[in-house]
Amino acid sequence: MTLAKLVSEIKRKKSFLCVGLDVDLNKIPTHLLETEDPIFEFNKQIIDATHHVAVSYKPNTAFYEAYGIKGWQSLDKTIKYINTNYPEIFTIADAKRGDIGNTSTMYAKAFFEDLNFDSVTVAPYMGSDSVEPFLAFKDKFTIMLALTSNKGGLDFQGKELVDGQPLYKEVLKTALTWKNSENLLFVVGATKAEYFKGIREIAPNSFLLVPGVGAQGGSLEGVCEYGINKENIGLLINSSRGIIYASNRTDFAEAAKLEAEKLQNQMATILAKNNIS
Ligand SMILES: O=C(O)c1cc(=O)[nH]c(=O)n1[C@@H]1O[C@H](COP(=O)(O)O)[C@@H](O)[C@H]1O
Repeated sequence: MTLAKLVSEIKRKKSFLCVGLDVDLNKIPTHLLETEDPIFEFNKQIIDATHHVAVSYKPNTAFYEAYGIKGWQSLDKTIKYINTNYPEIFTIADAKRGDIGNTSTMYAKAFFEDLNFDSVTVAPYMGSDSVEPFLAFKDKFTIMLALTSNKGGLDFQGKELVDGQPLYKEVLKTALTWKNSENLLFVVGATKAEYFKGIREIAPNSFLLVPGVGAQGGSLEGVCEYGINKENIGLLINSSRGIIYASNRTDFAEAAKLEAEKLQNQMATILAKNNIS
């Protein structure tokens, strides 16, 4: 996958929606628990019902790792299902990895080569040599945490350095100087809409993965006010629980479809308002 392809899909579908596949067996409809692989069955139906309005899917690996080998197999089946049936979709392994260089290379192999995801989320705390091994993979993307959606996100990320600028701004500026930084995207939470203006001054053209609309209460319009880039759009807005748990009954896929379509409608309006076609 290339970012140019992603941009053309966004324009074709008039959508920059990323559906989060954070599957919790306690929340899915009970009739699925009778099937051989409830997690995969749930994902398959959600994907089939929403792919026409989504450009990306983001399984958070925690929700699969929690179920051991079976969970990992469900993740493997899910990514294969997307890659086989909907190859135009941009896939994100939300794993928040990052370690010393040789270890990061193995994490990158796991997600880019074995599972064949287009991208993986990483934490920047260990610095350049923990992220550059991910960036070295051609046509694969590394999505680094910059300013996260959670309340505690500001505990460290918002701390002012000696020159008075917050840590997350230093993280953005420095990361953009790293080797192969054209393969770098950033996470910025939708609950932090008021920060997008400053972030776009530092990273005007970077793609931003923006979780936090839906269950966490972030505002799509608020994010887009300064977050949208008129050339490449530059945004992937993620909603997980707000879409996949819209209903816990047999109509769950239809309910997810309606929620995803609602967000896509809002996105189409925003694209039109910005004269992006
Ligand atoms: O990296 C992420 O995706 C992420 C970063 C962040 O700052 N906040 C955040 O919520 N996320 C993830 O995005 C998803 C949000 O899920 P919902 O709140 O259910 O829409 C979860 O998988 C989170 O782990």
